[in-house]
Amino acid sequence: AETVKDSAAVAPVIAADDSLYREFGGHDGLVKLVDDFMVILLDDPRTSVFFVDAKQDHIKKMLVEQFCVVLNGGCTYTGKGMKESHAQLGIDRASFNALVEDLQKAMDKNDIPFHAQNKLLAALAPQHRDIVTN
Ligand code: HEM
Repeated sequence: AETVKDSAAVAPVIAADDSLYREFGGHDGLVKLVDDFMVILLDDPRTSVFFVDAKQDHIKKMLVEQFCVVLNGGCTYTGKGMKESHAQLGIDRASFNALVEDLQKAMDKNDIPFHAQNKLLAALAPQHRDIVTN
């Protein structure tokens, strides 16, 4: 059955083919990236408070799906919309920017080419409208 999601369920697909997805190392690359991302988020005092008691494994799985969709890797996103999943968290712009910085660190650590990093960041940046509520 089809599930109705809010408009920002997932960022738009930004690639015409799976070449960007491959630059991220495909599925295994995204799993590794998101594992490192969560470690960095938990180590960052600006973001750890949000994630320490959250369902980290679930969030990581949803991030892999979402990034895969954005990178045209041929996945389906099965998670909640961005508005719904962040509505109760009271996220401000500084916390949002901190998370983006941490994603950049994780991508650097995984040797993702700079142009590919920028493509993913550009697709995710507009989501602040649904995520920042404070
Ligand atoms: C572009 C930026 C972001 C993206 C793409 C993103 C993506 C996601 C996804 C896919 C989920 C899982 C939804 C589900 O449960 O189905 C999620 C949940 C969550 N996100 Fe984000 N997020 C972003 C920004 C942030 C920021 C800035 C914070 C806090 C600093 C944050 C904290 C959380 C937390 C705590 C959850 C779990 C909520 C719960 O317990 O249900 N997110 N996010």
